Amino acid sequence: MAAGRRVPPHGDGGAVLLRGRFSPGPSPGSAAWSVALTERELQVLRPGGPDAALRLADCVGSAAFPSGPAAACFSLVGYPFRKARWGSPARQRLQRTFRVSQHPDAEENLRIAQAWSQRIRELSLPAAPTRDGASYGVLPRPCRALVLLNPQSGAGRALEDFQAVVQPMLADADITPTIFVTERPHHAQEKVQDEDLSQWDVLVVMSGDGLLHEVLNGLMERPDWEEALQTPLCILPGGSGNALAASINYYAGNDHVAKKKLLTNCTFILCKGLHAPMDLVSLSTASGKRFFSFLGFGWGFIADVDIDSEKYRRLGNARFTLGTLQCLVRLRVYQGRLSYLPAATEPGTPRDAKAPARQATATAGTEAPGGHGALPADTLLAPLGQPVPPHWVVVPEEEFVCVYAIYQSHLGTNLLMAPAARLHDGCIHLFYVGAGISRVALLKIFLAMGRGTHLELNCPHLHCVPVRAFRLEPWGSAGVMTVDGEALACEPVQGQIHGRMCRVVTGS
Ligand SMILES: Nc1ncnc2c1ncn2[C@@H]1O[C@H](COP(=O)(O)OP(=O)(O)OP(=O)(O)O)[C@@H](O)[C@H]1O
Repeated sequence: MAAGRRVPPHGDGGAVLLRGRFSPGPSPGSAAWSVALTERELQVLRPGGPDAALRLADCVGSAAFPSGPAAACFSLVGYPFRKARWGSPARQRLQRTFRVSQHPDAEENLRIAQAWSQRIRELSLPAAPTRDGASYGVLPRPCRALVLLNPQSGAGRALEDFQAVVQPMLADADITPTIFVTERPHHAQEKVQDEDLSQWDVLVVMSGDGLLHEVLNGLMERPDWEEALQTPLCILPGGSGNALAASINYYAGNDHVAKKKLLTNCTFILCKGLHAPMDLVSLSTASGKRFFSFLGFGWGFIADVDIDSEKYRRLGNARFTLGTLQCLVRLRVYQGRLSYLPAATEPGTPRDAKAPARQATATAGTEAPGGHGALPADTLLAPLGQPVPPHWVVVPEEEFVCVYAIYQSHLGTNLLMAPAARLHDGCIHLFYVGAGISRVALLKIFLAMGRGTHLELNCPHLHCVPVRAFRLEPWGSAGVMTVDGEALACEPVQGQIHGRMCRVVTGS
């Protein structure tokens, strides 16, 4: 097993569960090797060669099949990390097949091969973390995936990348994709509004964050939204920002990577199939719109970079570097009032409240798109026409360079904005930068954000507060706001967290 690691003298793979002597490869003739399946590894002792092992945590599939008139085989496929020529290690495919021929009886050999294969599959299942009391699940096998793919996202390579990178890995993991290529904006949203979701075990979005925003809000427009949100969602990075994909890669403990390596890591996470709850934020505007958001809300500098750099989409993630430099040159100040409910001081509600309260009658500013009743009520918010509740904090500054409320760790592939954020931490991480910051100081913040060390700069203009709800009232309507990277007209907005509202495929 060339890409497996050397087994240490006493092994660290746990107790040995199965042992056997099998020849390598599907063809007869080779000498038999001693093979052991432990709780965490498949270990191979090669005659005259070094020992090798494949971690079952890297394994995505295993199969058994007859071979010739009397023998049988079992095989397994893994994607262990290998040193790359440049940068961080990359996951690479490794398939190994073993031939079972010790019995004269073909059926007995097949039975042994099937037993090994089944045990490998069982032991390869991802372990659900128990630390936070959240309900984890694992996708079934075989698994039916509806893949919503935007061919125009990012540099316009999503379909080719899906076929070249994703599809072969899904085949190894017994996941069958059905591809739905979007033809226009809102196509995916319309698709999931009417879809019979019982046909699918997972909804995969191969695009940027914008398409997932559409899918989420399409699901929320269904009368059965609550049940619909139990279908796990999965993001595969095909866009230019790919903030949720970068966050999930980070939560899994992987090195920071981009492009094909990030796509491979995210596809591997899908192949393993662990899914967990994710918080959503309900955003309401003064004009009566309501959105559900998984990533972030922005106003000022970051929102401007996001929207102004749309024209450079073909550059991929580099569009944000160019956009940042352009917006720095014509740095603007935005006036308004920012208020929030700190995460630590909210009375009476647990931080990770699970079931959102229902709201039968929509009130101004919280009405659901399409007018369905019983969407989750925003119990922490006062109507936008009224003052914020007295226990909220009103920020004394009224001039800002930027306000950004983020609920995942990454703002983009290369921007680790909220290193402490997790999928269901029950928190909005509210950042704001007051007016008066110099261009150099702002540039330093963005450079440090690449490593997530911007708060260590102790810049007096940069503030970060964990909150459960916020309100932003701009003094004018000039400029844009963004929700999950998509543009919104500038108007008063407020939002609150709804803990663990949907499910997402994750590595940890
Ligand atoms: N076939 C299509 N042609 C044009 N636009 C599309 C098409 N399909 C979807 N869209 C729209 O494109 C918008 C942007 O897509 P998305 O966010 O997924 O990619 P991106 O902007 O390149 O990535 P990121 O958000 O990571 O920067 C979405 O709001 C979606 O409505």
